[in-house]
Amino acid sequence: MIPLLHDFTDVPVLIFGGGLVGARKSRRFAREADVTVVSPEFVDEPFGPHELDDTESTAGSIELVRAGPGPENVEEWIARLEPALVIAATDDGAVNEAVVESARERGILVNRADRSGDRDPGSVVVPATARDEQVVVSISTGGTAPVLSKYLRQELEETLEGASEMATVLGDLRTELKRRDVPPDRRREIVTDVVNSSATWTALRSGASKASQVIEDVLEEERSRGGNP
Ligand SMILES: C[C@@]1(CC(=O)O)c2cc3[nH]c(cc4nc(cc5[nH]c(cc(n2)[C@H]1CCC(=O)O)[C@@](C)(CC(=O)O)[C@@H]5CCC(=O)O)C(CC(=O)O)=C4CCC(=O)O)c(CCC(=O)O)c3CC(=O)O
Ligand SMILES: NC(=O)C1=CN([C@@H]2O[C@H](COP(=O)(O)OP(=O)(O)OC[C@H]3O[C@@H](n4cnc5c(N)ncnc54)[C@H](O)[C@@H]3O)[C@@H](O)[C@H]2O)C=CC1
Repeated sequence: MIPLLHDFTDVPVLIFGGGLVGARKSRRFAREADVTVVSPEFVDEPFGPHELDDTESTAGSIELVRAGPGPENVEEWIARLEPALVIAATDDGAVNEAVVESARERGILVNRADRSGDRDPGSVVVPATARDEQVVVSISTGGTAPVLSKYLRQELEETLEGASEMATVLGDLRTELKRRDVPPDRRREIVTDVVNSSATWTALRSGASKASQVIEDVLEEERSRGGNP
């Protein structure tokens, strides 16, 4: 399987199943998408953004629809909502199977939560995601051990701290160096030194330096060693 990043802004996503898994995936996709969850019952777990996890902010929406379609009725829901992605997260294998078949016939992305192996070609897996704003790492174990994906996600969240600020520094610095016609090889050396500098990471993580300050310092150093900036 090959990871891709997909922009779900304002895109409909349909989830069958209002258990813990349906709730988790609805929070995940409501970050961007307009999520509809169809289920005869919903667990108490919050379906909105998790109050303890501010990385799961909701720009999209979640609508809960109380219904329990049988395998033969699943297709009507998919046809009516025309989602970009369907998630089969019920505890009924026949319903999940019908969701997969119907989505496949219509060429819609489909994620089946109750299977790790035996996937249909074209199906998608939801990876664990560690994120610091625009910087994203996704983790999958090929379905063998989701709990390991979760563990690694938690480990990586520490590593990623400050990565968004560092990305801003490096992106803006590259723009400034280009504007000053610094040759590509030298540009690469400069940004490589910055990203490898533990002092810069520490300064950004602690808030001791702002991105603009770091950029100014680098340009100043380059000026003093006789470069163009
Ligand atoms: C194939 C996949 C399909 C898919 O959903 O896309 C799938 C399938 C299954 N998961 C099961 C169980 C658990 N899943 C989790 C957690 C997560 N599962 C997620 C993804 C995936 N799970 C996909 C593969 C990802 C990969 O390749 O690694 C994560 C990463 C993303 C998310 O779902 O949001 C999220 C962590 C998010 C985070 O915290 O970052 C926990 C841990 C917990 O709950 O604390 C448990 C209990 C421990 C255990 O049982 O191992 C079962 C058995 C059910 C049963 O036996 O009843 C199946 C079905 C089967 O294996 O047959
Ligand atoms: N992918 C993952 O991360 C995980 C997957 N699973 C698997 O995913 C499935 C769901 O897990 P949980 O949410 O923990 O189970 P759960 O039993 O808490 O929830 C199942 C939900 O499906 C609903 N449902 C039943 N029939 C339905 C129908 N015809 N249409 C719509 N909704 C219907 C139920 O009302 C319930 O809300 C399980 O079968 C389990 O094997 C379980 C844990 C993690």
